[in-house]
Amino acid sequence: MAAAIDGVLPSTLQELVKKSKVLVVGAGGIGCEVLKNLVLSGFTDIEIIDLDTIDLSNLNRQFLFHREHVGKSKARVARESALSFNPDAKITAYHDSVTSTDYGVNFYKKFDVVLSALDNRAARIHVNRMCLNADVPLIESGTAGYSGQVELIKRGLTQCYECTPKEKQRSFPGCTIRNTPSEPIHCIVWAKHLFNQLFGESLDDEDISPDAADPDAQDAAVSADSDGAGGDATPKELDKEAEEKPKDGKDDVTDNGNVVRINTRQWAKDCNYDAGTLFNKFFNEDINCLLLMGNLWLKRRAPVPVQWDTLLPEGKSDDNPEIAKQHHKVWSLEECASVFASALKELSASFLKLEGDDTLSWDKDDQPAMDFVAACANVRSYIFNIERKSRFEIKSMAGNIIPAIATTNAITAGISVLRAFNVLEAKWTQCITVYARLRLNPRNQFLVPDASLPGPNPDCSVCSKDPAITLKIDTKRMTIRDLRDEVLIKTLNMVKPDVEVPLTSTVLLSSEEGETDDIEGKLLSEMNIVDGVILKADDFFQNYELRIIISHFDAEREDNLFEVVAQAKQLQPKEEEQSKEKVEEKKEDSEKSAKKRSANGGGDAPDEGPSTSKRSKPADVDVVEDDDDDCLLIEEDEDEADTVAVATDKLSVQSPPKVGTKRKPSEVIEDNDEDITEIMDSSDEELAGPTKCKRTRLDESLSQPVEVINID
Ligand SMILES: Nc1ncnc2c1ncn2[C@@H]1O[C@H](COP(=O)(O)OP(=O)(O)OP(=O)(O)O)[C@@H](O)[C@H]1O
Ligand SMILES: [Zn+2]
Repeated sequence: MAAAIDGVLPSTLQELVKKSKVLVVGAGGIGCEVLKNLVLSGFTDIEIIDLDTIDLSNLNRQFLFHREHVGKSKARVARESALSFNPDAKITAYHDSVTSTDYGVNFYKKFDVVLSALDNRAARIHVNRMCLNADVPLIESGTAGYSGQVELIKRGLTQCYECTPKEKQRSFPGCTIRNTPSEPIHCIVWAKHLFNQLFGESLDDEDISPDAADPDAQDAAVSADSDGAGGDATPKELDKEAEEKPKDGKDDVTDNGNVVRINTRQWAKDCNYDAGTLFNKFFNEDINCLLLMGNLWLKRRAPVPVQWDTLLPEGKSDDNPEIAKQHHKVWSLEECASVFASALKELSASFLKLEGDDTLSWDKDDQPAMDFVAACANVRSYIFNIERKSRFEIKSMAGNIIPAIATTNAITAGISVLRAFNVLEAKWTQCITVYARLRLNPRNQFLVPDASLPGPNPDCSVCSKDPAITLKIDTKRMTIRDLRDEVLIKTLNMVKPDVEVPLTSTVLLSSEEGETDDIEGKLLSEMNIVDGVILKADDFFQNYELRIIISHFDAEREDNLFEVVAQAKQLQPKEEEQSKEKVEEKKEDSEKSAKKRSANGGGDAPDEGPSTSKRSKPADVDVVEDDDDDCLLIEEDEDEADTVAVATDKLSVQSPPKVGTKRKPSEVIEDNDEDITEIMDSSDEELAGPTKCKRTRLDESLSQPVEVINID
């Protein structure tokens, strides 16, 4: 209660602190620190919301949590721990997603300030919109390794979270994943897709079988026909090959040309998940099928199929879970086969226990799920002569882990609470964005403030007077349902959109259940939604109205079926708007430091820290975006040892709303009941509690996990 002691804070501020009501969103790395700081500063009326439970891996930096809390609600435990600093404080904890419709504008209006400590874009966008609506100042924070950022968002005064466009994420062509992988990450993505095909929510663009329609493969067929070279197959032959493999599963082509894979999962089930049969299918037969596409291998090294029996001949144990515990070892091919078998056994057993259409959800902390992906990725890497990785490395790539640094979280949370003081005192000009950096800049600053408060973007598709976007879309292949699910919900982060054509007063989508069911399967073009049509989308819950200008295009096979185009002015990178002061500062910076790119959306400007708002993309670096932690990940030059280099497989164009996967029923927490039951004890975080916890939690989740990985 240090700051609550008279004289520590100016008395007027102390009074304001005592009287104010604050909301903390997220009780993770930053959120725990924020809550602790708030209580120790004398705040006594606090609400905190987090949808997740405590994982063993959180304990090294989320100091309100201890070992005995693993599996319990983060919000609830954070509340209890913070109360020990000041038992008189009133802290309300919600174990729930902040995007739940239980937290409407009136919920936000209660607060003097909201402090957001989230880790994904979808939730940040939502909180941004709600705070704008409720006209409550929002202090938005984020960290990525050693970099941190705190910014104020206030309606009419500052930029909002969506004032600047988010750049697209790196994506890999589908045929690279399916036919011609050349990097470990390609094999890891393929292995995650395989997991989903067998046990998870399988998406159309997550096919793992050879892609006979690969343009390179088509060329192969042509050249084989013309020069008579052996070893190549025509597309017909490939089709026949596929037909002869009933176990491969059939692809159904839907009206809109999408391919829906329906049978791989059933086939695996029919085979009783026999490890040898599945292994040979994915790592032998499918590879032989790829080899038939001769031209693919003219300039590439051809893959080498592997055979189960040669790795694990009969009688040799195919179930050796000990190997899976060796996280830092690069497993041999035999060991991969063994891990594959034991993971398959566990996953299939869990899967078979599910009811109805329920599926498993891939989670890096779910031991068999992670083992499965690590083993499959490595077998595939072996086949394609790609460097194999340890389970530990694969986890980092597959789970998009940016090393979380406790100190950065603490510094960032400290700045957040200082900003809350500024907000309470209405000292707006002091609320400039601050970046925490790993190194001192030429001005010897470790915490680098922005030059000024950037005002709202008059063309922002959220906070401007008349928000509008142009939607490039293949109206002949996208249905009304796709418009709702893929565009409005997944990409534009609406919660319950209604859409109408103002000119004709046609209601295309209604958030009222059942009202537009009869037309949702129709193509946009069938409903006369063609080039030039303007739609009005409205999210009543977010109080968000958006004009959507339709711009039709005929999507090619490898194209996305739609693209949200921001207004021209919005696309201006932040550096171009920077103040003279910043530009001069950049000049001062030597060539050496110019190479050091922070994880900031400010791009290659080394004096800027990480961005949670992704202002712009550095032009000359390989930027990978992580939509979970919502930070730009920059693959640095190797000699830049002091900066964070992270590899990731987050390939999606659309941010997957993580929110759905871990949702819990809304609940104001006052008592102590446990929500996660099965926790095993182990000294190894990856072998114990989290696995069981996550599985339990995910199985119980109310909505489908959503992970949109765009690989085409
Ligand atoms: N929609 C949401 N509603 C409520 N809380 C959310 C929502 N989305 C994310 N969060 C929470 O925000 C917090 C972010 O904290 P942090 O970045 O430290 O993540 P973490 O999950 O604790 O750590 P890690 O991802 O490294 O395992 C998490 O506790 C997460 O559960
Ligand atoms: Zn805005």
